[in-house]
Amino acid sequence: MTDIGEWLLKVRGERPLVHNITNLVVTNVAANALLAIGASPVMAYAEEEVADMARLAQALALNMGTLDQRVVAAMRRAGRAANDAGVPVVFDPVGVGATPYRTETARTLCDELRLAVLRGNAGEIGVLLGAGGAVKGVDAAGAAAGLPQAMRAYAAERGCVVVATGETDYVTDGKTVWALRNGHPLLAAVTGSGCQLTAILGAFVGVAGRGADVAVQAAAVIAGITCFNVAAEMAAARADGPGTFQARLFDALYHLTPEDAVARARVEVLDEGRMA
Ligand SMILES: Nc1ncnc2c1ncn2[C@@H]1O[C@H](COP(=O)(O)OP(=O)(O)OP(=O)(O)O)[C@@H](O)[C@H]1O
Ligand SMILES: Cc1ncsc1CCO
Ligand SMILES: [Mg+2]
Repeated sequence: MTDIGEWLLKVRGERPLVHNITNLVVTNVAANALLAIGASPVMAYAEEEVADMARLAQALALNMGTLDQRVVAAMRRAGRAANDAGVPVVFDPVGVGATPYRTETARTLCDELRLAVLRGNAGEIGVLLGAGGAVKGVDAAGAAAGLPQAMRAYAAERGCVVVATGETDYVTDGKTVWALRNGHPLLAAVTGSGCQLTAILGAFVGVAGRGADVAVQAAAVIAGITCFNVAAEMAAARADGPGTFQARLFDALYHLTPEDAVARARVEVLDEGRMA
């Protein structure tokens, strides 16, 4: 068994507490996805408690899907507390580029906080990094040609892992770029599959521990994406459409074995010549 299976066992063994400040659409599915894979979710938004909760957690997952002033203030406060305590912060800049408010908020949070992982769809990451790309509401509407290079430069500058998802997922730690080819088109037919993935990445970087090296966090992220997308493949094989797919996805996350994850993993290093 390689690394990927060991990360899954570590999540199941430690049951990491993941503090989520997420959006109104996905709150329930994100919590259920975390439970199904073996982690422990908590959703906490009050300014009075977010700092305490973030310090207690093994990871903080921030998602600006239905942002407003209070949510942004809570994300900032929780993020600072997590940074001070060395708790890894995962950020999902949902819909960045759709409106000036989203773009400004995402850029500000990225500048103010030390992120362990930045994860969005390819359109969002392209816009946020100024590499091009487009969004339509919260969906990707086009990826930039040079996205992997832009991601690698940003990751190197900030010392974080950057992930752009889609049919192929790109992951970089600022040195290497990986292309991950698991998943299923039904993931784009249910709301919040990316948000569920972001929450799950909280669990995987959470078990990498406080102050883990960015290369170790990248390994955790690759494992988290692969487990989620392999579960999606197994769920899709038994689903009639989006409704049963979401239910089957919880089942598949719950039953996923390290052996299945490793056997079905499609992870490759993207070499310079193929990064166009
Ligand atoms: N066409 C596809 N084929 C296979 N997997 C896909 C496809 N599209 C998306 N995925 C997978 O779906 C998940 C979500 O990725 P996506 O890029 O759709 O995120 P997102 O736009 O942020 O989602 P959402 O806004 O619904 O939360 C990832 O695990 C990704 O690998
Ligand atoms: C549909 C939608 N709108 C804001 S957040 C969200 C969930 C998917 O990102
Ligand atoms: Mg998204």
